[in-house]
Amino acid sequence: MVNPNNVTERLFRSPSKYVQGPYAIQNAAKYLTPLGKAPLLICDDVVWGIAGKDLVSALEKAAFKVHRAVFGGEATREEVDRISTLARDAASDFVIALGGGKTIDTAKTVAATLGLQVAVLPTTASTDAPCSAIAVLYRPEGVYDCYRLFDSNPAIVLVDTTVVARAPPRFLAAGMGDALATNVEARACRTSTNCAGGLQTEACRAVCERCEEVLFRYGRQAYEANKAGVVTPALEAVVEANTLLSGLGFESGGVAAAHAIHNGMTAIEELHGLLHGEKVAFGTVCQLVLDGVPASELDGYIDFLLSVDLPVTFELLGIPNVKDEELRRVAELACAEGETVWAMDRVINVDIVLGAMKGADAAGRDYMRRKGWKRD
Ligand SMILES: NC(=O)c1ccc[n+]([C@@H]2O[C@H](COP(=O)([O-])OP(=O)(O)OC[C@H]3O[C@@H](n4cnc5c(N)ncnc54)[C@H](O)[C@@H]3O)[C@@H](O)[C@H]2O)c1
Ligand SMILES: [Zn+2]
Repeated sequence: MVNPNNVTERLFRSPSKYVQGPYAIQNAAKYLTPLGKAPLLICDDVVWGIAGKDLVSALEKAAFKVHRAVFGGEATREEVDRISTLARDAASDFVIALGGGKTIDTAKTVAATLGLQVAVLPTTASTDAPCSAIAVLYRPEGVYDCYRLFDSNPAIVLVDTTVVARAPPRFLAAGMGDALATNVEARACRTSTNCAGGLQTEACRAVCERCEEVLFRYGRQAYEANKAGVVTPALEAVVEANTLLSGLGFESGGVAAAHAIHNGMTAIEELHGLLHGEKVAFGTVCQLVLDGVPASELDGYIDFLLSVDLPVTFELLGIPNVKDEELRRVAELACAEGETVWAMDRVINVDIVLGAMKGADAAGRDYMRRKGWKRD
């Protein structure tokens, strides 16, 4: 529904503090001190080796007593229950998320379950999950389950760009896919309520536009810096776009068809290996087709996505022979009751969404043919 309750208030929300810079983890104690002294640190084994040990030693030097919970890999209700019990047993006084979007969403839900504050320390710029008061939960088999909306945003988001610059570039690209959706979806939500249940502010519109501008201006350059494992001004700008600008922008701007189609795509098993932002990238092209943007504008988005190796066709998604029945299933899920596709201020039904997906693939193939793009 576009605005079922006739909401008239503008609403903008954000974390209390955002910190970003090279080696920021080394200064974490300074920023986390107001939250407590006995945090539960949630991170998986990969991230533990990359940043967990350094974070714990920085915190222990400042007399924090850190208890670690090993994240199992999927943000599920079961994982939230399991880790909440660990936090209770350890008498943790706040929660730290260290890792990607799934760790972050699990930590936010654990913190909300226990009534604790959460500090989010993303180790990739792969999504805009860090800043929002939202978690996306999945079923153990990886299919989308539900959104959870919380009363508070994370107390602090702290991004160590040295860690992000050394992460696989695919993650930064995926984050750009997620961030590119922000302005496109916010534009479609001008008359609908945002994720916080209010109307868009001017501040939010400015943030969304700036997010897109930074991506077009520095995206490719940042991707190359990430391949070289170095922090540059372009990389800093894109990390901020993916994390802060996109996070503020989607939450207070609203999400629409791109994310609804992403959610539907989680039902295709062959797509389980793709990152959130990679599926959202394709969902964004679908939404632009639904929006009916002029060909020159569509070309600009497709060109950008291809420049950072994001998928714009079924073939690039890894499903060259996808069947109509499977696409219809995606469209049906995207059009489920309560889905964000209903934020679109236009006629929507399963056939229209199915058509937009096939139209996006056709536009992507056409662009690649015209420009002589070849897959590496
Ligand atoms: N809550 C929100 O507002 C919101 C917004 C966008 C996306 N999301 C959610 O985020 C999730 C996707 O997050 P994701 O794409 O980060 O995937 P992910 O959380 O599954 O992380 C992917 C992998 O990255 C690894 N990793 C993390 N940091 C690394 C590093 N520095 N170097 C090497 N490997 C590293 C992790 O070990 C993990 O295996 C989805 O569940 C999506 O729904 C939530
Ligand atoms: Zn997203």
